[in-house]
Amino acid sequence: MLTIRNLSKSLQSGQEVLSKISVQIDEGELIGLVGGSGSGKTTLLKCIALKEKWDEGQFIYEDRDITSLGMIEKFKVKRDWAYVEEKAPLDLKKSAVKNVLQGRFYEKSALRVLTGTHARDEHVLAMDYLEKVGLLDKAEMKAQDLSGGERQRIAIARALVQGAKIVIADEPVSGLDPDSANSVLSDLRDLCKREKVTVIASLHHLEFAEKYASRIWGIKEGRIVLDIAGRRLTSLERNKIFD
Ligand SMILES: Nc1ncnc2c1ncn2[C@@H]1O[C@H](COP(=O)(O)OP(=O)(O)OP(=O)(O)O)[C@@H](O)[C@H]1O
Repeated sequence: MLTIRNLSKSLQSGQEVLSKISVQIDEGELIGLVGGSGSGKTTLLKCIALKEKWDEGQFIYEDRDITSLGMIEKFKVKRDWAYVEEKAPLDLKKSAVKNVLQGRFYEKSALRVLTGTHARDEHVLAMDYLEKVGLLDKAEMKAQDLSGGERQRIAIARALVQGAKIVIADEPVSGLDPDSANSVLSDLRDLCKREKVTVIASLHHLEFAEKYASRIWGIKEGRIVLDIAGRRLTSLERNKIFD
């Protein structure tokens, strides 16, 4: 569904952060991006999320080169993407369902945006997505009363409710205890399979990628040095990424 060819990016200082990255992203995948600190994970994710400019490279999405699209067309395409940053900001005083509804901002009429009201069907849809991330029973609880893992799920539901087909998540489980991290990733894996959404997530612990990802990308010094189906890596493969 998305092919990236020869993506390169350098900083103003001349330091190359991404170097000739070519990857293929298919429907329903959970891609675990792993690499050492400063290897380029966040920069790559931001470029894929179309949030950061790059110097060279081609993005082919559903047979169209999106780099050559006009502003309006690009805006439409961008709505298929959602970026969930590390510790995604939520309105802590609002309920889980109201936070999810914020993802529907572009879909609502101006009147409803101004009055802050949500149509009944929007509400049902948001509840539907909370159910998909296993939080239906906490829909009316304020975000401030939920755990880190539950808040991360809300951020994911908010991305999905926009109708995103590709969710790009930077360290979605960093700072979570192992149980919460396992349960967020296990839900994400099921979601990818069931809903055919693609998730690209950077993961600090290789073990999480090995356990949950359907594909693992290893990045080192701005280059993809490993791109394989998710499984336990051999020590040779690990060394390629971390040595
Ligand atoms: N805006 C910037 N200004 C200066 N250097 C930058 C900038 N953005 C990225 N870098 C540098 O680019 C390299 C890659 O950074 P990036 O944040 O993508 O790495 P990362 O793999 O996500 O690291 P970490 O796991 O530590 O968060 C690093 O050397 C970083 O210092």
